[in-house]
Amino acid sequence: MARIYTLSALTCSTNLGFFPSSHLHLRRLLFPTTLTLPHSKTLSSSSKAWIRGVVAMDSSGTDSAKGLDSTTEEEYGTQSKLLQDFMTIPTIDKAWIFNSDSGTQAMVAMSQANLLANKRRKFMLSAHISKEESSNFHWAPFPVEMTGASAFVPSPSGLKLLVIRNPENDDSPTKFEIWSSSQLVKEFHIPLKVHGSVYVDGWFEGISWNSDETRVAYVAEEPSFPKPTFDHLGYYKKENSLDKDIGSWKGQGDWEEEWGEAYAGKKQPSLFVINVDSGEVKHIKGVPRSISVGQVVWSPNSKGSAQYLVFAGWLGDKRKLGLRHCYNRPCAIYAIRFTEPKDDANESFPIHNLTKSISSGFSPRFSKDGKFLLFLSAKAAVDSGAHCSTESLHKISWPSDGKLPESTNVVDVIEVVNCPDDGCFPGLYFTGLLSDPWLSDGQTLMLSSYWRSCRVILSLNLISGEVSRVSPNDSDFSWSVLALDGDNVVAVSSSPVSVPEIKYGKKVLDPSGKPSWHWSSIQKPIFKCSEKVTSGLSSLQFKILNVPVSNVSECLTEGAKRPFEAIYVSSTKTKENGKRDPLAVVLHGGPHTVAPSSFSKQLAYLSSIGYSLLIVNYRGSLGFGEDALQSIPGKIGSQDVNDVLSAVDHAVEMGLADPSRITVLGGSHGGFLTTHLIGQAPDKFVAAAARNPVCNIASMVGITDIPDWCFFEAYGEQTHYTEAPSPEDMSLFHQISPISHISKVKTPTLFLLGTMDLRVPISNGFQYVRALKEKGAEVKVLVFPNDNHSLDRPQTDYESFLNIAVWFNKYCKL
Ligand SMILES: CC(=O)N[C@@H](C)C(=O)N[C@@H](C)C(=O)N[C@@H](C)C(=O)O
Repeated sequence: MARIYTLSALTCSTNLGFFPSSHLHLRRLLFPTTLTLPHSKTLSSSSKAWIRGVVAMDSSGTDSAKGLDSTTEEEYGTQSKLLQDFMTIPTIDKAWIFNSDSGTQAMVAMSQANLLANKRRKFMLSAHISKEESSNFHWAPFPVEMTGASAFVPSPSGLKLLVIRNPENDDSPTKFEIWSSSQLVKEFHIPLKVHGSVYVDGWFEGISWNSDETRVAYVAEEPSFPKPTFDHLGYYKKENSLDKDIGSWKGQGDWEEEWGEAYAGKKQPSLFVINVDSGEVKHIKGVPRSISVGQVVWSPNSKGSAQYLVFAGWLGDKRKLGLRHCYNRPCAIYAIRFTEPKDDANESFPIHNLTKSISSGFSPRFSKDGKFLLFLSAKAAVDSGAHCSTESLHKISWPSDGKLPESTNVVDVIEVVNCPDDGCFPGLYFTGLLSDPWLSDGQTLMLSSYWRSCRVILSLNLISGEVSRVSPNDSDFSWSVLALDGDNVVAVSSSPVSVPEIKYGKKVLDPSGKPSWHWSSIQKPIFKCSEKVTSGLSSLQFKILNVPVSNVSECLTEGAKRPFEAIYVSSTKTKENGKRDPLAVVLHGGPHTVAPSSFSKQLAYLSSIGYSLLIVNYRGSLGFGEDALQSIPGKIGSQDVNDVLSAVDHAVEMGLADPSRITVLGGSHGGFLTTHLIGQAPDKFVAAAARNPVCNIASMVGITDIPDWCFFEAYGEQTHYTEAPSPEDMSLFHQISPISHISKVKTPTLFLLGTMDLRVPISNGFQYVRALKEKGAEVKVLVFPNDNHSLDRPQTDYESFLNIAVWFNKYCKL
């Protein structure tokens, strides 16, 4: 019913955002005359209503609807309905466990795309966990919608809940609400002159209750410098002198550096503490403006010793190079003393850099006994220049008297792994640490990390440094820890063909006292997918392929000679005459990220409509050891391209793909590979789709937020980086870019470009598109005016994958 309501809403208005009237190109695309689908499907009445709704919206003379045969119309309707079903599958974001005398409660934060509003709908589900059978979750009958809330942070005792609501526009205050178990207790509005939005995600996120639950430390945007005010008579320096009656106006003032892609408007993350009783906000003085602050926690509060706020800090005094996906930015763990305002109203304390001896420190966590401060480091990334690489884990002793020494001794707990032995721990990657990650022994912590193509849960002993796999060893699914229930683990697990599911891991000891975790599904699935999604997914399977490296050269490091992986997703149904489904090769970006074996609704949709997938984790991906990762800088456009071609050939040789129906899809560096592949292997791919692709590094270098990436990946080391590239640099950048192979391209290619992209600015894709058009190649372009690099806003995501499916179908002659 809800969906029928949505569709009739579309029929009534052309201005609801789902298919804005300016997107006539999409409506044209909705009805391609050549479209057929792999599996014939019956059209539901709601799909028919949907089509009527879209056709009725076309006020331009219905050119797109004319000439549309009814079969295509029906097939298209079925497809878009199925995509909508996939796109609205919820994701499990966070969970908390609360223990009290009356039992154990779980709260699970989830979100779901709201296509009409073009936002994510957030909601909370709660459950009682049965003491008798801990995997037995008794869920509340309905979730509670939390839209508008930017962050929820329960206090350590579970007696208070802080809800933060960031302003929707620039003029409104940030709202802090303190809830008890039954009601709103306090509400504070923090005006813009105190601070702007609170950082609730990304590098700078950090909201932390103190131990007696009277204060919360957090990171928020410091008010920007006042803008000059002008009127027809002259220039007013005075703040707040804007007076509309006499026709005055605000100037732009001096430009200030921002933190790049996904951090538009983010200039000065600063440290604040709010008193949750009075609402008084203290801006922590003493942190120089050259340091951008994030991830704050309180030091242990032992009687008589000084209390500190401990945080990660990034230097942003010169150029603020982009931070998203960039672990290579030097950062350190700092401490600053905190005192009650009544004691030292205006006192400003010095800050202490606790990690001077190492180039990177972030995610600070105190051990349960308060004796150690643990932190993650991306020193391998900072020292090499790779934007992401193998992480390491370190600790320093925390003084019981609160007197911080001049210099600290940083002790390695988990080092970078260069060349993991078969089946052995490959190092830490993109480590997810809970705010309280400790088991009851106080020395074992639980974390999530990549292990080849899987995300896994690991336990790590702080004293012995021993690392063990907690999620099942024999599972190719991806697992992440959500919360701890004492020594038991609440986790989420999924695969390319199974939607995320909550799992409960119970700790058991073997006769020698060695722990392991017995996993069970919670009794009832947390959400129910539509029948079409369920039946589509049930006819799919996946496996992880080992792909041998072709042309192993002696100058490669040991780890770079080892096989890499590709995730292969296919139908379980065998076809007549041994026919194969068309194959979509999927390429992640970075290049130092990874495509894990977890559920992706976009990819699951493509496999459900009849595509096998080959998701290639070429060398350079996270999760395979530092040797393999570092083998690609200096060889982008060749080694990575060859790895993808090896994976495709391997799949064809294994009889997994029909070589005459292969398509390729990728974003960012994955788009770099996509456009390289159609130039370097012009006969291999029948269609391609590139999302914000890097097409010409020579034109990207001057305008991207990460010019250092261009130098590092081109030269293979970071000393070449300059803001003033030489003609030799530009020549190399051009030579290693897809644009240098443009004359050979004949694959029809779809481009999806975001106007607000600061990482790979839209001009990069456009230049390549125009060059393709100039030589008469078949090209289609969709531009999303309000999207940045990730193209992930709900309508953009939907429109992108609808078009990708239609584009691929057209050339795969399904
Ligand atoms: C370091 C970096 O950002 N490199 C880019 C060229 C790149 O490939 N980035 C991807 C990791 C990326 O940003 N992908 C998009 C789709 C995303 O939002 O993750």
